[in-house]
Amino acid sequence: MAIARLTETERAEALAALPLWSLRADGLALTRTFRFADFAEAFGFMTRVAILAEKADHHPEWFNVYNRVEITLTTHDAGGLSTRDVALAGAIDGFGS
Ligand SMILES: C[C@H](O)[C@H](O)[C@H]1CNC2=NC(N)=NC(=O)C2=N1
Repeated sequence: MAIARLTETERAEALAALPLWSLRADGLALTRTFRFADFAEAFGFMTRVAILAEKADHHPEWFNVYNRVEITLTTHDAGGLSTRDVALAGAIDGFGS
């Protein structure tokens, strides 16, 4: 399903509202790295995010090593950032540290 990419203004507003997230160098994704006490905590977080992502039908790209979870949010259907990434980033912030 097609969804619009954020305009430059919308992207700037989104970044201002999500201070813990960074814009990937190409401007097409949001990134944030989370660190937890151990793997169990990290995987518990990933499980919560996975359930949310399934409900939203919007899925993160992520990389986990032990207690670290690197998340990249982008919208494949838009070829870049959309409101779905902003919404998911905000929701994920509610789970992480
Ligand atoms: C068919 C299904 O709705 C789409 O493939 C969804 C699934 N999850 C998705 N996740 C992300 N990150 N981007 C998408 O464009 C996307 N599209």
